[in-house]
Amino acid sequence: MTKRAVLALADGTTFEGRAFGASGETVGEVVFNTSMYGYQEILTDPSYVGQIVTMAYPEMGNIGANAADEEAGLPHAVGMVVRSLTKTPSNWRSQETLDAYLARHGRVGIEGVDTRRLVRHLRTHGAQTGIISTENVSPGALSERARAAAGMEGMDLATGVSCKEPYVFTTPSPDVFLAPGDKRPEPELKYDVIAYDYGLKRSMLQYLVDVGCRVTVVPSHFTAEQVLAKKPHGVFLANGPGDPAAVKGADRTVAALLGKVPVFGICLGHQIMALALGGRTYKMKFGHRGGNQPVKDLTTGKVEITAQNHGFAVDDASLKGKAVVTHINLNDGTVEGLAVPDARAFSVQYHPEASPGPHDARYLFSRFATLMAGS
Ligand SMILES: NC(=O)CC[C@H](N)C(=O)O
Repeated sequence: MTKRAVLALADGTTFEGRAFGASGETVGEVVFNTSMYGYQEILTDPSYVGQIVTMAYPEMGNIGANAADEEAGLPHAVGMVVRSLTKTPSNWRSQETLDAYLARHGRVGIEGVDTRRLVRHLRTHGAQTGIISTENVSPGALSERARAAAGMEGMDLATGVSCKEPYVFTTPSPDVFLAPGDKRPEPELKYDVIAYDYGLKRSMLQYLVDVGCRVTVVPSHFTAEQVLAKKPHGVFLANGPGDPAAVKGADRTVAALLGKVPVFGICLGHQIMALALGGRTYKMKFGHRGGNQPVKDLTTGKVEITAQNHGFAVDDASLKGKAVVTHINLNDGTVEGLAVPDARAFSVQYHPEASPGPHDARYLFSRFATLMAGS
């Protein structure tokens, strides 16, 4: 017998539904993602720490869950909201249902929710804290608890999700795009790259290896001196959760690296690079999360359809005289990329590794390799 569940937002808005995944309660910032597929890559992206993710596309669970599609070892999103959950997946790669996968990891889900009403509410009033509860608690009391919970601003969530010790990564991306039996030649690993783990996604590391990087992943607190002592060809600043301005010491560390070694940043890494340059970041109303955001490359005029997952952005006015804005979002004009040519540094707000989403921007990994080759 399926249990009743309630989603209560801090502003008092509540949604009834049915429980799936683990029983219990979870609290986090309620955000929405408009991707039609890739819910396992989304749930396991460490950028979702502290967030309850609503899937705008109604049907979820169709392809079940499997270990190969994970971006990290577990779902980092603290909860999931869906319209209609499939309990009988139809996919030869499925190892378990989405329901069982979330239950195994202690993540609370609610289905049967009017996600269209919820997404429109978040777009109109902004992302906000919410609670999913499968316990018999009144919606009013739950909203009260959501109101009392801390918001995302000022939260350093990257330090907590970063690796504890450095490790080396040399696994290329899977041969999923090749015909059965075809094998790509192993990439020659020519570049030693230090990757800061602020909550990185596994596929980013794989795409760095694909372009010839031998990656040493380091914790977020690794100092600039420790990095430079390893004499890397380049430094990679990964994605991650929380408020970029709150990641302890990250901006000062990156400021000490800029100009000394080529640097490539993605999402949180992009925001930290902007802060290191003296720029400013701000909290967006509801952010960009999905796989169809149009981004214009101001250098070439080309438009890329991009995968995105962020709730903060870089204030373009704060970059004047410090960096060149290289990409903008065609939906709302926000900054999607910057460069400091003299420092051999560039970054993007969106996710060129996709996972999930379109691969229009995968060339940026090769651009980083070319930058290191020229150093
Ligand atoms: N995917 C990310 O790196 C997210 C960056 C940051 N936590 C934001 O929400 O804007």
